[in-house]
Amino acid sequence: MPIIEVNGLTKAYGGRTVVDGVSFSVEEGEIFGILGPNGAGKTTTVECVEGLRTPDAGTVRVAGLDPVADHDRVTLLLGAQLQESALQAKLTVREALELYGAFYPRPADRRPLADRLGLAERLDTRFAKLSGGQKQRLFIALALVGNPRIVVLDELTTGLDPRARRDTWRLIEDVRDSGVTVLLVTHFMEEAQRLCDRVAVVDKGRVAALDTPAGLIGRAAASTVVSFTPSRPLDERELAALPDVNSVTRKGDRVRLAGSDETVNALLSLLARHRVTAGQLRVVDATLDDAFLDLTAPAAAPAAGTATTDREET
Ligand SMILES: Nc1ncnc2c1ncn2[C@@H]1O[C@H](COP(=O)(O)OP(=O)(O)OP(=O)(O)O)[C@@H](O)[C@H]1O
Repeated sequence: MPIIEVNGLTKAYGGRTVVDGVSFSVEEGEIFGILGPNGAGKTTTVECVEGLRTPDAGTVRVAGLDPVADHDRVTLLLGAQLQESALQAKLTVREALELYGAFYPRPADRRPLADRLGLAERLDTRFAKLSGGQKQRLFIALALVGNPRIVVLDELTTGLDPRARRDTWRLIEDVRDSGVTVLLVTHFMEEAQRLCDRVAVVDKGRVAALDTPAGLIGRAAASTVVSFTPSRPLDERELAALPDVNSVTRKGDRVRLAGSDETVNALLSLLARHRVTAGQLRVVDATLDDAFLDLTAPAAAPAAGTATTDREET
């Protein structure tokens, strides 16, 4: 049985529907991502899972329990990440762990928890004096202090520098490896691609797609982008006729094709036949970025091939 089941969840604020029939289920032990642009309804969805908001329609079950009707029991199973404003600036790390641990009948041992999250040297440091990365590590520790089966982490790495973000990702993987299910809200594609076993892409209150990161990438219009500078001009129609080609674009002498691995193989044969050499040949895989743009705003977003331009040219 899935540990979280959401079926047809709907929620409106002041008559405006912001979550519109969202359904997904999370298996025990996975990192499940909810990915979407700002205002997509991600936080509202997880707040319904946490029992902090009452759905207008649909059902939510956490380990078979209703998070609103069985709020106290769900609170013991589910560790939620606090918002920064919830902690007093003068509270030390030790005091915060003791205070929040006291809410649970079987809290984790604070010392090993602090060790595990790299906070052992900071037990007497006040919250306001912690770095951004240390604050986020404390939030993870506080979400884990009740020995939950599930943790909900919402935009955990926003505002962190790349090193602190990567350290936090390793911690989230450790949490999953210890058997805790992670529900992760993010709008960072790289984070979802690196961490999540499965991802629900939410857009305008609906689930636009639900799959593994690799499965989502496979749905992008182009899976591979190749660019090169030919030693002499090529007929664009011939390039466009190659298998799986999604788009052919030129920028000065540079030619770029969005397509698949087969496009690349066929291109190499074509170049050999015409005895044309390919200067600065670059081949890049489509990423979750490309899939995300395709899935969330097909009309407004650039085509998948075009979306890779910056990465490819650098
Ligand atoms: N308490 C509230 N009252 C009225 N509107 C709200 C409330 N909370 C959120 N909203 C609105 O509902 C919509 C969805 O918000 P939500 O926070 O769920 O989205 P999100 O996907 O988490 O966005 P973000 O990535 O920006 O945090 C937004 O337009 C937001 O302004």
